[in-house]
Amino acid sequence: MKIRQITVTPVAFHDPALLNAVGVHEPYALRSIIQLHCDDGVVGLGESYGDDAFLALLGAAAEAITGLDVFHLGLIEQAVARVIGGGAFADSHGLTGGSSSSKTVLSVFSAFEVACLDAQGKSVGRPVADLLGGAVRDRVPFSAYLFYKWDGHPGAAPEDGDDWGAALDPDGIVRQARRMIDRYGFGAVKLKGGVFPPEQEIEAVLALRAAFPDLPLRLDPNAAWTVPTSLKVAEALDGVLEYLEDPTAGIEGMAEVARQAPMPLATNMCVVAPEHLAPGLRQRAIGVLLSDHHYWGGLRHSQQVSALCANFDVGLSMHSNSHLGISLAAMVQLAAATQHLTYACDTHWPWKREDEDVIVPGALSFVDGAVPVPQGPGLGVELDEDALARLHRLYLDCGLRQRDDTGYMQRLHPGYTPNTPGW
Ligand SMILES: O=C([O-])C(=O)C[C@H](O)[C@@H](O)C(=O)[O-]
Ligand SMILES: [Mg+2]
Repeated sequence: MKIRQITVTPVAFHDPALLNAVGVHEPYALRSIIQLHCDDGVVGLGESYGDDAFLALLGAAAEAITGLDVFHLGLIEQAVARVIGGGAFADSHGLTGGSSSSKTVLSVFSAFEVACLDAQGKSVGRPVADLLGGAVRDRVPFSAYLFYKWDGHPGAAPEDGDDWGAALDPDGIVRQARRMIDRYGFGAVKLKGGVFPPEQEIEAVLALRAAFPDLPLRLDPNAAWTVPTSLKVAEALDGVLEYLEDPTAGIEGMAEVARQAPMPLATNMCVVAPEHLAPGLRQRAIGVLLSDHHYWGGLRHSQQVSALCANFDVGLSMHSNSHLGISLAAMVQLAAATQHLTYACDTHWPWKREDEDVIVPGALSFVDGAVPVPQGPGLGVELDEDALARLHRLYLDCGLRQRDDTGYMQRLHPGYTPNTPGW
């Protein structure tokens, strides 16, 4: 079952003014949609980053793997490594840690691995979870992903806005949480921090605790704090957080915090590539790994990382970036087939317009905070060609070619500097 042709289509979709430690989300998020055409007519789907430097790497890799068999994932990975190896794709925001050549190869390979698995599943008539050992759960729990946010993007037309309103203080955050939980039924809550001084973010978490006494809570300042500040926050939120995510930068700093913090530390910043696993585990820097198949090398490598975490008594959850339905389907298939998944996964899904996606609606839904695992073949989702064309048009028209939260914030507020580390 040979790969006859690969199409990589950049797309854009509306993104609210969500604040983080390095700036603010731009009005559009960028993604790439992969269509992998096989010689028997099956088309496998993948989704990944849409920054122009990444699109160039996807293009080079697509050429290198055309003609290979979709079942030969090892050979496909080797071909990607040959053509990409040595270079590091640097995303400008740094919110998923540093870049390395191994992380770059695994990120590029991931986009095609998912598309190959989708094609394999479609060709044998089985869901991707079955190709990964079979589902061990039929629904995948996610957490409410709260952001401090502005009411809207300055100067945006009303039709480009969102109806979430501003959230810039504890009341706004609790309001946002209530609405998100009412709509999706989430049973865990994450607040993206690193935006305001830690005392204000502690206050917001305590307000969430008062409003939702039974829900597990997390705070993620994306390494905006020094080690002493991290320890102060950890102490203030003792008994309140199920985990504290990336309070400070680097394996050494995280290990220092982890030695004294009363709750486990989680990361999607200091252990983000294979070469970080040994030092991260040896130094006991983390209690929870937030894996992400988009940069851990796809679904199979992510399962291997999960098994490693299980052996080292490290919990596992899933990290997300702004994404569309193909990525959500891949996350769900992977999570369904991952035995060691110890926390509800992250997703940016609620921040996307419900009617803005590249997949045919209906295959993915949230029921009581979890996504029932689609039962159809492959990823269980179908591409909507008209919607793909629409979001590609939006990409062409929006003018953005690389995610740049800091640059956008600086254009709006000259003199702004990222909060990493801020406090
Ligand atoms: O958990 C995280 O660190 C993230 O999800 C990184 C993201 O890029 C998030 O900070 C965002 O969307 O602004
Ligand atoms: Mg994080």
